[in-house]
Amino acid sequence: MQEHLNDEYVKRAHRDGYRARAAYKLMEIDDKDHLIKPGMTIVDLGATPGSWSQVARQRLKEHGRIIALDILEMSPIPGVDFIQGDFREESVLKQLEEKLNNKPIDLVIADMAPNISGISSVDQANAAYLTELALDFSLKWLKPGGNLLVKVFIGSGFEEIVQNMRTGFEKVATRKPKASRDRSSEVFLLGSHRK
Ligand SMILES: C[S@@+](CC[C@H](N)C(=O)[O-])C[C@H]1O[C@@H](n2cnc3c(N)ncnc32)[C@H](O)[C@@H]1O
Repeated sequence: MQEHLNDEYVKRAHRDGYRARAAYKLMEIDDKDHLIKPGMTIVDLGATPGSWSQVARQRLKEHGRIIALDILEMSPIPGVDFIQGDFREESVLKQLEEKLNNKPIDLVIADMAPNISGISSVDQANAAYLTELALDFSLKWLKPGGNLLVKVFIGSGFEEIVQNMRTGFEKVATRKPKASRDRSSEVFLLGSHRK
């Protein structure tokens, strides 16, 4: 992830002890939507370097569980269970499901972004695939009433993802926090209240 050192949010992240500026995206969304509540079980997909897990851990206030997953290594965060693996692989999904021990989840937060090839149609398809996988996983494992916050890139396939989310959630809304730079085509979709 390229971060510009003179970026206001990068400076804040250094000052506040967060591993990435992405922390402020989750904080802004959570301040508005109150997704994270003590006692919850949360799955963080695409978690490295770990700022969303840091925020989730703080807001759970010692109560609750976080399972984080990423294809890249992540330095340990106390109270966060980490799986290193590719979420597209069946064996990795299985490891995650085993950790859940058949217990449903309250919240899935998914900030996955594939490596960029530079060929926009390929990048868009890869990103949309990760979003779909996060959605499938959430529909299988979220409790009724549970929520999914997932990163999506605006482009072909976006409307289809929104439609698919509508089948599983009472409400689907778009969130574009300030820390998500204007030039970025990323937005976050919030699926509230798993049906
Ligand atoms: C924008 S970063 C996430 C930042 C994180 N939310 C934070 O706050 O620190 C996107 C992450 O998605 C991960 N990722 C991309 N493809 C993945 C895959 N197939 N399986 C698991 N993680 C993946 C990348 O390795 C990267 O760490």
